[in-house]
Amino acid sequence: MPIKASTNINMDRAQTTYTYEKVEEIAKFLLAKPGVKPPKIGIICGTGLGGLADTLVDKVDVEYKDIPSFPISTVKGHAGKLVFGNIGKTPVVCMKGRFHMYEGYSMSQVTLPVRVMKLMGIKVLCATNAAGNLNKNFQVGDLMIIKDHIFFPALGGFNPLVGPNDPRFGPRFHGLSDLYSRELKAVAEKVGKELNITLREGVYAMNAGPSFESVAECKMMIAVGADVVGMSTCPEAVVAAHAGLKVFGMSLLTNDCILDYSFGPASHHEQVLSVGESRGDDVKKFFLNFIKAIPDSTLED
Ligand SMILES: O=P(O)(O)O[C@H]1O[C@H](CO)[C@@H](O)[C@H]1O
Ligand code: HPA
Repeated sequence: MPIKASTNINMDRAQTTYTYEKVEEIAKFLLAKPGVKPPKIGIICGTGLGGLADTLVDKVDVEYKDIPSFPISTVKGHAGKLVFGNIGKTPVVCMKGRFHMYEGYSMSQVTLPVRVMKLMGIKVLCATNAAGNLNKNFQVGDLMIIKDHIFFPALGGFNPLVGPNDPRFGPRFHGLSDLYSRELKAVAEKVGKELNITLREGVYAMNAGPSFESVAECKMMIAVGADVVGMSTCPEAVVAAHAGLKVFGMSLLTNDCILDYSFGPASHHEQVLSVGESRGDDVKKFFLNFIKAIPDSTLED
Protein backbone atom coordinates (compact mmCIF):
# COMPACT_ATOMS: atom_id res chain seq x y z
CA MET A 1 0.00 0.00 0.00
CA PRO A 2 1.41 3.48 -0.88
CA ILE A 3 2.40 5.58 2.16
CA LYS A 4 0.61 8.95 2.21
CA ALA A 5 2.84 11.99 2.73
CA SER A 6 0.92 12.98 5.88
CA THR A 7 1.51 9.61 7.54
CA ASN A 8 5.18 9.94 6.82
CA ILE A 9 5.68 12.66 9.47
CA ASN A 10 7.68 11.46 12.45
CA MET A 11 5.14 12.39 15.10
CA ASP A 12 7.67 11.92 17.88
CA ARG A 13 9.54 14.89 16.55
CA ALA A 14 6.63 16.96 15.27
CA GLN A 15 5.39 19.83 17.41
CA THR A 16 1.74 18.93 16.86
CA THR A 17 0.56 17.49 20.15
CA TYR A 18 -0.87 20.75 21.50
CA THR A 19 -2.96 22.98 19.24
CA TYR A 20 -3.14 26.71 19.82
CA GLU A 21 -6.67 26.23 21.16
CA LYS A 22 -5.47 23.60 23.65
CA VAL A 23 -2.66 25.85 24.91
CA GLU A 24 -5.12 28.74 25.20
CA GLU A 25 -7.51 26.52 27.18
CA ILE A 26 -4.75 25.66 29.68
CA ALA A 27 -3.75 29.33 29.98
CA LYS A 28 -7.36 30.34 30.66
CA PHE A 29 -7.75 27.52 33.20
CA LEU A 30 -4.75 28.87 35.13
CA LEU A 31 -5.74 32.52 34.88
CA ALA A 32 -9.17 31.65 36.31
CA LYS A 33 -7.61 30.38 39.58
CA PRO A 34 -8.38 32.67 42.53
CA GLY A 35 -5.44 34.96 43.30
CA VAL A 36 -3.62 34.38 39.99
CA LYS A 37 -2.62 37.59 38.20
CA PRO A 38 -1.46 37.52 34.56
CA PRO A 39 2.32 37.11 34.89
CA LYS A 40 4.81 39.36 33.09
CA ILE A 41 7.81 37.10 33.61
CA GLY A 42 8.15 33.32 33.56
CA ILE A 43 10.97 31.69 35.50
CA ILE A 44 12.01 28.08 34.99
CA CYS A 45 13.72 26.77 38.11
CA GLY A 46 16.51 24.33 37.28
CA THR A 47 17.43 21.20 39.23
CA GLY A 48 17.77 22.07 42.91
CA LEU A 49 16.90 25.73 42.27
CA GLY A 50 13.21 25.63 43.16
CA GLY A 51 13.86 27.71 46.31
CA LEU A 52 13.55 30.81 44.16
CA ALA A 53 9.82 30.15 43.83
CA ASP A 54 9.45 30.15 47.63
CA THR A 55 10.48 33.82 47.77
CA LEU A 56 7.45 35.11 45.84
CA VAL A 57 4.92 37.27 47.68
CA ASP A 58 1.15 36.48 47.55
CA LYS A 59 1.86 32.99 46.26
CA VAL A 60 -0.61 30.69 44.55
CA ASP A 61 0.61 27.14 43.88
CA VAL A 62 -0.86 24.92 41.19
CA GLU A 63 0.41 21.34 41.02
CA TYR A 64 1.21 20.05 37.54
CA LYS A 65 -0.97 17.01 38.19
CA ASP A 66 -3.97 19.32 38.58
CA ILE A 67 -3.44 21.12 35.26
CA PRO A 68 -5.28 19.50 32.34
CA SER A 69 -2.92 17.98 29.72
CA PHE A 70 0.23 18.98 31.66
CA PRO A 71 3.10 16.52 32.05
CA ILE A 72 4.31 15.75 35.57
CA SER A 73 7.83 16.02 37.00
CA THR A 74 9.70 12.76 37.48
CA VAL A 75 13.18 14.02 38.48
CA LYS A 76 14.52 14.50 42.01
CA GLY A 77 14.99 18.25 42.56
CA HIS A 78 11.90 19.22 40.50
CA ALA A 79 8.84 19.68 42.76
CA GLY A 80 6.27 19.75 39.95
CA LYS A 81 4.20 22.88 40.35
CA LEU A 82 3.62 26.36 39.03
CA VAL A 83 3.98 29.10 41.61
CA PHE A 84 2.36 32.46 40.85
CA GLY A 85 3.18 35.56 42.87
CA ASN A 86 5.01 38.87 42.89
CA ILE A 87 8.63 39.94 42.91
CA GLY A 88 8.48 43.62 43.86
CA LYS A 89 5.57 44.96 41.84
CA THR A 90 5.98 42.47 39.00
CA PRO A 91 3.64 39.46 38.73
CA VAL A 92 5.66 36.36 37.82
CA VAL A 93 5.15 32.65 37.45
CA CYS A 94 7.79 30.12 38.45
CA MET A 95 7.99 26.60 37.13
CA LYS A 96 9.17 24.68 40.16
CA GLY A 97 10.32 21.79 38.05
CA ARG A 98 10.81 21.50 34.29
CA PHE A 99 10.40 18.66 31.82
CA HIS A 100 13.31 16.98 30.07
CA MET A 101 13.70 14.98 26.90
CA TYR A 102 15.35 12.14 28.83
CA GLU A 103 12.20 11.65 30.94
CA GLY A 104 10.64 10.42 27.71
CA TYR A 105 8.72 13.61 27.02
CA SER A 106 8.36 14.82 23.45
CA MET A 107 9.68 18.23 22.55
CA SER A 108 6.04 19.42 22.51
CA GLN A 109 5.62 18.33 26.13
CA VAL A 110 8.97 19.78 27.21
CA THR A 111 8.04 23.18 25.79
CA LEU A 112 4.29 23.23 26.47
CA PRO A 113 4.68 25.37 29.64
CA VAL A 114 6.53 28.07 27.69
CA ARG A 115 3.62 28.45 25.28
CA VAL A 116 1.14 28.38 28.17
CA MET A 117 3.10 31.13 29.96
CA LYS A 118 3.24 33.14 26.72
CA LEU A 119 -0.54 32.95 26.34
CA MET A 120 -0.93 33.95 29.99
CA GLY A 121 0.92 37.15 29.12
CA ILE A 122 4.63 36.82 29.92
CA LYS A 123 7.06 39.01 27.98
CA VAL A 124 10.31 37.60 29.41
CA LEU A 125 11.39 34.03 30.04
CA CYS A 126 14.19 33.41 32.55
CA ALA A 127 15.51 29.86 32.31
CA THR A 128 17.85 28.58 35.00
CA ASN A 129 19.66 25.27 35.06
CA ALA A 130 22.29 23.20 36.75
CA ALA A 131 25.18 22.45 34.40
CA GLY A 132 28.50 20.69 34.26
CA ASN A 133 31.59 22.86 33.85
CA LEU A 134 33.83 22.45 30.80
CA ASN A 135 35.80 25.71 31.07
CA LYS A 136 39.10 25.55 32.95
CA ASN A 137 38.72 29.19 34.03
CA PHE A 138 35.35 28.55 35.71
CA GLN A 139 34.66 26.75 38.98
CA VAL A 140 31.94 24.70 40.62
CA GLY A 141 29.52 27.10 42.32
CA ASP A 142 29.92 29.82 39.66
CA LEU A 143 26.88 31.43 38.07
CA MET A 144 27.03 31.86 34.32
CA ILE A 145 24.91 34.07 32.07
CA ILE A 146 24.12 32.06 28.93
CA LYS A 147 25.20 34.15 25.96
CA ASP A 148 24.47 31.46 23.36
CA HIS A 149 23.84 27.76 23.08
CA ILE A 150 24.63 24.63 21.10
CA PHE A 151 21.44 22.61 20.86
CA PHE A 152 22.85 19.21 19.88
CA PRO A 153 19.48 17.40 19.75
CA ALA A 154 18.09 20.08 17.39
CA LEU A 155 21.08 19.75 15.10
CA GLY A 156 20.13 16.08 14.89
CA GLY A 157 16.46 16.82 14.07
CA PHE A 158 14.99 17.14 17.57
CA ASN A 159 14.03 20.80 17.33
CA PRO A 160 10.75 21.63 19.14
CA LEU A 161 9.64 23.63 16.08
CA VAL A 162 9.71 20.59 13.78
CA GLY A 163 6.29 19.81 12.35
CA PRO A 164 3.41 21.85 10.96
CA ASN A 165 3.76 25.49 12.04
CA ASP A 166 0.84 27.44 13.48
CA PRO A 167 1.77 31.11 12.82
CA ARG A 168 -0.13 32.15 15.95
CA PHE A 169 2.79 30.64 17.89
CA GLY A 170 5.47 32.22 15.67
CA PRO A 171 6.93 32.16 12.15
CA ARG A 172 7.87 29.04 10.17
CA PHE A 173 11.54 30.04 9.92
CA HIS A 174 13.14 31.81 12.80
CA GLY A 175 16.67 33.14 13.27
CA LEU A 176 18.55 32.52 16.52
CA SER A 177 21.45 34.95 16.24
CA ASP A 178 19.98 37.08 19.06
CA LEU A 179 18.37 34.23 21.00
CA TYR A 180 19.53 35.28 24.48
CA SER A 181 18.54 38.94 24.97
CA ARG A 182 21.51 41.28 24.97
CA GLU A 183 19.41 43.88 26.79
CA LEU A 184 18.68 41.47 29.67
CA LYS A 185 22.31 40.36 29.75
CA ALA A 186 23.35 44.00 30.29
CA VAL A 187 20.80 44.35 33.13
CA ALA A 188 22.15 41.14 34.71
CA GLU A 189 25.77 42.29 34.48
CA LYS A 190 24.89 45.55 36.25
CA VAL A 191 22.96 43.73 38.99
CA GLY A 192 25.79 41.22 39.48
CA LYS A 193 28.27 44.07 40.00
CA GLU A 194 25.96 45.88 42.44
CA LEU A 195 25.51 42.70 44.50
CA ASN A 196 29.15 41.71 44.25
CA ILE A 197 28.18 38.36 42.75
CA THR A 198 30.61 37.18 40.08
CA LEU A 199 28.79 36.29 36.90
CA ARG A 200 30.56 34.33 34.18
CA GLU A 201 29.33 34.38 30.60
CA GLY A 202 29.45 31.50 28.21
CA VAL A 203 27.94 28.98 25.86
CA TYR A 204 25.59 26.24 27.10
CA ALA A 205 25.56 22.92 25.25
CA MET A 206 22.65 20.52 25.52
CA ASN A 207 23.13 16.78 25.70
CA ALA A 208 19.72 15.00 25.58
CA GLY A 209 20.77 12.87 28.58
CA PRO A 210 20.16 11.05 30.84
CA SER A 211 23.73 9.75 30.51
CA PHE A 212 26.36 12.23 31.57
CA GLU A 213 28.96 12.88 28.92
CA SER A 214 31.84 10.60 28.03
CA VAL A 215 35.35 12.02 28.22
CA ALA A 216 35.52 12.25 24.42
CA GLU A 217 32.14 14.00 24.27
CA CYS A 218 33.33 16.59 26.81
CA LYS A 219 36.47 17.22 24.77
CA MET A 220 34.41 17.56 21.61
CA MET A 221 32.10 20.08 23.31
CA ILE A 222 35.06 22.17 24.45
CA ALA A 223 36.49 22.06 20.93
CA VAL A 224 33.27 23.43 19.43
CA GLY A 225 33.04 26.29 21.92
CA ALA A 226 30.89 25.09 24.83
CA ASP A 227 31.62 26.32 28.35
CA VAL A 228 29.05 24.21 30.19
CA VAL A 229 26.78 21.27 29.43
CA GLY A 230 23.34 20.31 30.65
CA MET A 231 20.23 18.42 29.58
CA SER A 232 17.67 21.22 29.24
CA THR A 233 17.02 24.90 28.50
CA CYS A 234 17.66 24.97 24.73
CA PRO A 235 14.17 23.67 23.81
CA GLU A 236 12.43 26.17 26.08
CA ALA A 237 14.65 29.05 24.89
CA VAL A 238 13.98 28.29 21.20
CA VAL A 239 10.19 28.06 21.67
CA ALA A 240 10.17 31.26 23.75
CA ALA A 241 12.17 33.24 21.19
CA HIS A 242 9.99 31.84 18.38
CA ALA A 243 6.98 33.24 20.29
CA GLY A 244 8.61 36.68 20.50
CA LEU A 245 9.63 36.47 24.17
CA LYS A 246 12.86 37.95 25.48
CA VAL A 247 15.00 35.18 26.89
CA PHE A 248 17.49 35.24 29.74
CA GLY A 249 19.41 32.12 30.69
CA MET A 250 21.55 31.33 33.71
CA SER A 251 23.52 28.22 34.63
CA LEU A 252 24.75 27.21 38.07
CA LEU A 253 27.93 25.20 37.61
CA THR A 254 27.34 22.23 39.85
CA ASN A 255 30.18 19.89 38.88
CA ASP A 256 33.27 19.69 36.77
CA CYS A 257 32.89 17.52 33.70
CA ILE A 258 35.33 14.65 33.58
CA LEU A 259 38.10 15.17 31.07
CA ASP A 260 40.50 12.52 32.27
CA TYR A 261 40.28 8.74 31.95
CA SER A 262 41.90 8.23 35.36
CA PHE A 263 38.56 9.11 37.05
CA GLY A 264 36.09 6.32 37.61
CA PRO A 265 32.52 6.41 36.35
CA ALA A 266 30.76 9.52 37.64
CA SER A 267 27.10 10.31 38.00
CA HIS A 268 26.82 13.88 39.18
CA HIS A 269 23.16 14.18 40.20
CA GLU A 270 23.65 14.12 44.01
CA GLN A 271 26.36 16.78 43.69
CA VAL A 272 24.06 18.80 41.42
CA LEU A 273 21.43 18.81 44.18
CA SER A 274 23.85 19.70 46.96
CA VAL A 275 25.52 22.56 45.04
CA GLY A 276 22.03 23.81 44.13
CA GLU A 277 21.26 23.90 47.83
CA SER A 278 24.52 25.56 48.88
CA ARG A 279 24.37 28.25 46.13
CA GLY A 280 20.59 28.69 46.27
CA ASP A 281 20.78 31.89 48.34
CA ASP A 282 22.92 33.72 45.79
CA VAL A 283 20.66 32.54 42.98
CA LYS A 284 17.64 33.88 44.87
CA LYS A 285 19.38 37.15 45.74
CA PHE A 286 20.44 37.64 42.13
CA PHE A 287 16.99 36.95 40.66
CA LEU A 288 15.06 39.04 43.17
CA ASN A 289 17.22 42.03 42.27
CA PHE A 290 17.44 41.23 38.55
CA ILE A 291 13.65 41.02 38.14
CA LYS A 292 13.24 44.35 39.95
CA ALA A 293 15.86 45.93 37.65
CA ILE A 294 14.16 44.94 34.39
CA PRO A 295 12.76 48.20 32.93
CA ASP A 296 8.96 48.48 32.70
CA SER A 297 9.31 49.16 28.97
CA THR A 298 10.74 45.63 28.48
CA LEU A 299 7.59 44.16 29.99
CA GLU A 300 5.16 46.12 27.82
CA ASP A 301 3.53 44.85 24.62
O1 LIG B 1 18.83 21.37 33.45
P1 LIG B 1 18.30 21.13 34.82
O2 LIG B 1 16.86 20.82 34.81
O3 LIG B 1 18.62 22.26 35.75
O4 LIG B 1 19.03 19.83 35.40
C1 LIG B 1 20.33 19.34 35.15
O5 LIG B 1 20.62 18.48 36.22
C2 LIG B 1 20.18 17.15 35.91
C3 LIG B 1 21.35 16.22 36.06
O6 LIG B 1 21.82 16.19 37.37
C4 LIG B 1 19.70 17.18 34.47
O7 LIG B 1 18.30 17.27 34.43
C5 LIG B 1 20.34 18.42 33.95
O8 LIG B 1 19.67 18.97 32.84
N1 HPA C 1 26.28 17.11 32.31
C1 HPA C 1 25.01 17.22 31.86
N2 HPA C 1 24.05 17.78 32.57
C2 HPA C 1 24.34 18.24 33.77
C3 HPA C 1 25.62 18.15 34.31
C4 HPA C 1 26.65 17.55 33.54
O1 HPA C 1 27.82 17.43 33.95
N3 HPA C 1 25.58 18.71 35.55
C5 HPA C 1 24.31 19.12 35.73
N4 HPA C 1 23.56 18.84 34.67
